[in-house]
Amino acid sequence: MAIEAWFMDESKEDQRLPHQRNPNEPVSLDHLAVLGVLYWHLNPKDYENDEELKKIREARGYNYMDLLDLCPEKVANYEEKLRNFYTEHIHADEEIRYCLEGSGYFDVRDKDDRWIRIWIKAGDLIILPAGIYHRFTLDTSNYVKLMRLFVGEPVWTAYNRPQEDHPARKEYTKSLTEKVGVPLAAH
Ligand SMILES: CSCCC(=O)C(=O)O
Ligand SMILES: [Fe+2]
Repeated sequence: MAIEAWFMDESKEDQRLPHQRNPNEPVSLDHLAVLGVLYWHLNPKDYENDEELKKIREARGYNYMDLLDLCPEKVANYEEKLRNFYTEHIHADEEIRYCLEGSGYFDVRDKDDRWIRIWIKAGDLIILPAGIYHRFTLDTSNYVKLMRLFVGEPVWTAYNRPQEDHPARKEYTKSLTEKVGVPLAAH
């Protein structure tokens, strides 16, 4: 089982709708990997004893972990947080999220600045590289429970676009051009 991802349409309708193009333009895991977005499917029911999760955490140094239950009763300033999550931004570090319950959309920009929508559901673990422009929204199910992982003391600072001079952004665009072999400005 793999996650679904697709290029978004241009409609300004409710962000919680799928926003697929007509006809749909799916995006493969290989395409996401070229952008530096990594994906695993794990067993969300047993996350406390999961050997696979343990291995990923050890291999990548994710010693920090917490849980984020995204519902108005459990999150202070819920509406404001959701607004910030959906404001296009980058981080200086990877963003690692493991969906334990519910579902939601991570949107990432591709190398041509198009939005790719990634639908995560229970069992999906994704890693967004430092410096990739992205945002998050709940879908119409309106609920998600996420595990957040981090190397060392977590830093959640979001730098809203534009951030072309941010070191993490520069590093990321450089890694993309190395993979693609063509300067981004040439597109
Ligand atoms: C709800 S987790 C995803 C939102 C996000 O991009 C962030 O926390 O930085
Ligand atoms: Fe983020």
